[in-house]
Amino acid sequence: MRVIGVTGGVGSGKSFVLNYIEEHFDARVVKADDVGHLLMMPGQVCYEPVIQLFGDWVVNEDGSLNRETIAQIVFEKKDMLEKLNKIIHPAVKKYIIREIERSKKEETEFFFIEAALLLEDNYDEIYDELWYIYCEKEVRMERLRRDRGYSEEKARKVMENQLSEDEFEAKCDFLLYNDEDVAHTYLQIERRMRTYYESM
Ligand SMILES: CC(C)(COP(=O)(O)OP(=O)(O)OC[C@H]1O[C@@H](n2cnc3c(N)ncnc32)[C@H](O)[C@@H]1O)[C@@H](O)C(=O)NCCC(=O)NCCS
Ligand SMILES: Nc1ncnc2c1ncn2[C@@H]1O[C@H](COP(=O)(O)OP(=O)(O)OP(=O)(O)O)[C@@H](O)[C@H]1O
Repeated sequence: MRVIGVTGGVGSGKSFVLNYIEEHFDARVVKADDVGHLLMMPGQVCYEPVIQLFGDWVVNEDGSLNRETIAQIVFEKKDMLEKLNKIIHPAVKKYIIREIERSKKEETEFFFIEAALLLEDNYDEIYDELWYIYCEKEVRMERLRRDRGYSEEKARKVMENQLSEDEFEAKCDFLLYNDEDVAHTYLQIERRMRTYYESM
């Protein structure tokens, strides 16, 4: 099984690329953001530690954590983001390693891990190669506004806490340009995937 990391800044199109891959190839896709959300749910391993970090006021009436409130705090205060990362990241990595083992047993051909923070968290121990989804900042801002209702300020705050384009590019094995139309993106995916099948 080939394990591929997919990274890139907020709104660069990682999920968009992986949705296509999931539909068209024998691939298991795990998104670190989704795993993080799952592990913060009531009864899950990160739930209580997060409440201890921020206090009861980040708990919604139904017992879930208010991620919007948490986002407002951590993307303003770096030390709080670091503390939150220390709770979430090891648990997410452990979960992903378990999922990789499971997919190996099921003889899945490809395992994709999506995260904005693969480089910071030493995921290179886990993946065989890294894709970087590139999309220029202005296009990302516009897509995030259009599709997620992010204000320019919110998008900028998240970007400030992520690696620069140069840092991403320096570490990746494959760079996919996602700032044009969808056909252009799909073509690059198809071409890359074909190289794997040809070398099998
Ligand atoms: C701050 C939280 C609660 C906000 O949740 P929310 O659902 O509003 O946003 P979401 O998770 O979809 O993230 C929004 C964007 O911020 C990026 N982002 C999330 N966490 C971080 C971080 N620690 N550093 C930099 N960028 C981040 C995401 O990749 C995404 O592009 C959540 O992102 C979180 O718990 N983050 C800290 C843990 C973490 O790093 N999770 C991501 C993978 S392990
Ligand atoms: N080539 C494209 N053309 C048009 N819209 C696109 C394209 N690629 C992505 N989008 C849209 O841009 C938005 C951001 O993309 P996506 O959610 O895939 O980014 P992401 O990198 O996964 O973000 P995050 O870091 O927050 O997880 C989505 O609404 C998506 O549908």
